[in-house]
Amino acid sequence: MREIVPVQLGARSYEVRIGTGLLANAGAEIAPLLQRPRVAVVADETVADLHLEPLRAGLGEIEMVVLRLPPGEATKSWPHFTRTVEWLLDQKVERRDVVVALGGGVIGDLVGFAASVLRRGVRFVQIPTSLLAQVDSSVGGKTGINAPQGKNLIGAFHQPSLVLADLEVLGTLKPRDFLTGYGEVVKYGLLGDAAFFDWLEAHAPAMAAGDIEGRMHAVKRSIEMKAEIVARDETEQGDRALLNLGHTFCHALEAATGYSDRLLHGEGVAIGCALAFELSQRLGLCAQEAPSRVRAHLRAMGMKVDLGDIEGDLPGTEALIALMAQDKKVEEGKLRFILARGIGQAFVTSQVPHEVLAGVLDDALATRRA
Ligand SMILES: NC(=O)c1ccc[n+]([C@@H]2O[C@H](COP(=O)([O-])OP(=O)(O)OC[C@H]3O[C@@H](n4cnc5c(N)ncnc54)[C@H](O)[C@@H]3O)[C@@H](O)[C@H]2O)c1
Ligand SMILES: O=C(O)C(=O)C[C@@H](O)[C@H](O)[C@H](O)COP(=O)(O)O
Ligand SMILES: [Zn+2]
Repeated sequence: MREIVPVQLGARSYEVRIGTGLLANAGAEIAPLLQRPRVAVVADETVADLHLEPLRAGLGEIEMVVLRLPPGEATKSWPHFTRTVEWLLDQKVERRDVVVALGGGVIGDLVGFAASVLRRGVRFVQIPTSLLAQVDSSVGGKTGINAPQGKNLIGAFHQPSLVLADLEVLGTLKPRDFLTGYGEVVKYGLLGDAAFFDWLEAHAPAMAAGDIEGRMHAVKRSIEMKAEIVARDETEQGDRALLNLGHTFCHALEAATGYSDRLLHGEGVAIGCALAFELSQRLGLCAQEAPSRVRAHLRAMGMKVDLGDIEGDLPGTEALIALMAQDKKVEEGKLRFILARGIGQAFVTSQVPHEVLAGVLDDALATRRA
């Protein structure tokens, strides 16, 4: 089982290979990129314990040196970035070598950023092992780390040379780590493909339960949509911001919860999408049916939907809006949001009156007391 989605970016074009047996065949997949038979692999400890030996076997004659990092969002930070870059230098990774990111979005973002600055830029291969990384973070070249001031505020655009999305590795994900990735899958239907959202309503439960054809369809359709948007607008001068649906809320909530496992990224995306649709409805952009349908589907999948689903304290409305002010979409001090005229009909706007935004957040925070 194999599908290939090309990401068309001129000299920086590459393939996203999706299927089974890709780890076992990693040597043949990666070899054409190599000048010498050696790769530096960075993985988190959980993923390394589960999937490093199969990768080593798959690489065959290609030598592999390995750095293991702690799992979790806190790893996307200066200390682990410094450690990664210095380890790559200690390993004498050369300009024409290839670095491999084996893991979820945390490892992919961190390692991609390290590759972007190492000797002013070396190539890297993404081997995404979480659903989130397969449907989103491994593709498109956004790399980076978090800052206390906000999410992903330090980074670079650096495209991978190849993405190998092996569907079999998803089998070892814990249910919560699978579902967080589903937040990004739903996002694609909501932002631009109503028929895909219909398909998800019907088929996502089976996909979550392990249906491999369903997983192939969800990963492929997500990547097709992302590849098409990224090819049009690689550095987010315009339409790429559509991929940020739900993220202005999500990133503020992730900062508010200290980039901890109180709220995983894809969980924040799901809550953020529900809030973006609520905001759209209150601005008269879409019918009530749209936010109701979004919430019902996320609930049916067992996802977090409300701020009441986040454990522990949260800041109030104005403090959350202040966190949003660090969002990278801000222009001339004004927040920009991705809103929707209906399911699959998202657009970017800065026309969001403060009092309407505050009203949505006040009511969302009230769900924590109900
Ligand atoms: N660059 C982008 O375009 C982009 C897009 C979306 C999200 N992101 C970033 O991605 C990150 C979230 O990614 P994530 O959800 O993959 O988080 P993650 O990398 O922390 O992985 C989630 C958890 O799953 C575990 N895991 C990963 N693969 C596994 C497997 N096959 N079997 C068992 N356990 C496995 C990890 O050890 C970790 O504990 C966030 O930092 C987010 O900002 C980036
Ligand atoms: O690739 C993109 O563009 C995205 O916005 C994808 C998002 O899912 C992802 O979380 C991304 O890292 C957010 O980007 P940011 O520029 O808002 O940090
Ligand atoms: Zn995201």
